[in-house]
Amino acid sequence: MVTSAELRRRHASPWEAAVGHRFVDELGAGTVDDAVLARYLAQDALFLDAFVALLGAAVAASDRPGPRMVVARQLGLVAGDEDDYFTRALARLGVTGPATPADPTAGFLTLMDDARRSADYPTVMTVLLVAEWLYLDWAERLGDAPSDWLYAEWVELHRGPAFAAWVGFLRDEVDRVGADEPAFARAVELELAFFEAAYG
Ligand SMILES: Cc1ncc(C[n+]2csc(CCO)c2C)c(N)n1
Repeated sequence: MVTSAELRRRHASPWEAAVGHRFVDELGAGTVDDAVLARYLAQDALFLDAFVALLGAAVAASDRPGPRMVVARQLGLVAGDEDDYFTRALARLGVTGPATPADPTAGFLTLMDDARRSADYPTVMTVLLVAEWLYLDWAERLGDAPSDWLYAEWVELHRGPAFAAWVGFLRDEVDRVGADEPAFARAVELELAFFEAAYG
């Protein structure tokens, strides 16, 4: 059975291109153009909705009570803190109303909706793993976050002991139940395209 570590090695090229993307460097420096950040967050708000639904699918599909409870707790966190950040950030950047999905967003929505409808726990967990682990990876590579809350909160949401433990749990689960490699590869490719699309 292929492990999470092996999957990351096999897909290292798009993975590294995503975590080393210009958008990440500019997040760390606090210098993302407002229009770029607004475009990114407006797309990410669409992403987040499908992601919450996918967490719900993981809750439903889990083969064990312990892991089901871990995912359910994370679902509550995402619906609380992260949703609040979006509301404030989009308001500050003057984004009103939902965006039209750009191509990478539409691709992600399809990948997540397909995984959710499959109700296949390994597939659902593989997609969640990429979305969370790749974000932990870029955030941990940055130094001190900028002082502006718009940047600081977004960076700190994606690192720290609690988020690292959540990613560790996802890795352990995927290593236990087996990964869906095509889903892993597609998700990494879409993460890279998602950053790229923010530049219009
Ligand atoms: C395109 C895209 N991919 C991954 C994430 C990361 N992410 C999605 S929901 C969530 C909350 C923690 O469980 C985190 C960290 C993102 N925001 N946007």
